[in-house]
Amino acid sequence: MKQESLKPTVAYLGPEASFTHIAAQDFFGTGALVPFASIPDCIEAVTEGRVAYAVVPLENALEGSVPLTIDYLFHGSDLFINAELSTPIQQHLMVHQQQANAIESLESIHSHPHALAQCHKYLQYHFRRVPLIQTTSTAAAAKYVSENPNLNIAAIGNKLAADTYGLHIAEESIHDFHFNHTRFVVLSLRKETLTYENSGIPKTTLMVKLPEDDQPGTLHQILSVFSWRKLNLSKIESRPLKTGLGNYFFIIDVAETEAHPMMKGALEELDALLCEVTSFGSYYTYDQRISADK
Ligand SMILES: O=C(O)C(=O)Cc1ccccc1
Repeated sequence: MKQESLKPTVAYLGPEASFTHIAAQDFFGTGALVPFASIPDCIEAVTEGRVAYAVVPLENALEGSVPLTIDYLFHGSDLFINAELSTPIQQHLMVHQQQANAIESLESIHSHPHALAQCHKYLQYHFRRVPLIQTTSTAAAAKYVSENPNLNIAAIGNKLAADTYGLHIAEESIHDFHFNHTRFVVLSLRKETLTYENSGIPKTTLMVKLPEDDQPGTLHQILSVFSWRKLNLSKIESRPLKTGLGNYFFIIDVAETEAHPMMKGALEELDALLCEVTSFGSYYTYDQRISADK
């Protein structure tokens, strides 16, 4: 555990044995981890001060951003990112022990939308006509399968979920691409940078809204604010502002801390360009090496 002495209360997207649970447990240890049924519930719990931190998935290497997290974090939350956890993901097909010999006649396959998407080719090839049912998490799907022994249904999730809910793994490693990592973020009401051994390169996440009077070259100007200062961008993503078709904001990750003089200069210049900039804080990426039995 990396923050063991603190024993903070930490909300995570549950139930028990979700990927978020594994990531949160690896980082915080077996402190006071509290499962919540959805990403908005986790974000609400930390915003209202019922827990010190929340851990939620932000982005997957295969599927891109998790829309619910983006929506609740970037549209009007008061939260900061304190750390990022990068976790390898392996997906397995699991069924109730009673249905272990009836896999050919599955009636539905349940999982989180990202997990279903990560296994799309496998599912298309092996279970083309089987309905795919979205759940709030992979662990919620596994739990549902365990509670319905008479239904010939499957869940997609991790090994810990199969163990926790007593399911039979019918097929291992069904994700379509080998490099399947997810970024989870640790959120709190405090602008705080959680550090740990080998913290690595810091990162700052900015939300940038362009000036309202649309001018040619604005995005180019914004990027040059970072480029001439040699501030490396590790991500830029445009997301709908939700104010009308064609209106976007940008999520920009910069490989530097907010306190760095060059970053201060960059933020001032963005201000002068009439951009609205919100910083979600500076943090480090914790690379998790979850063992294969999870
Ligand atoms: O559903 C889960 O178990 C989660 O924690 C969210 C998720 C879903 C798919 C890949 C990584 C994380």
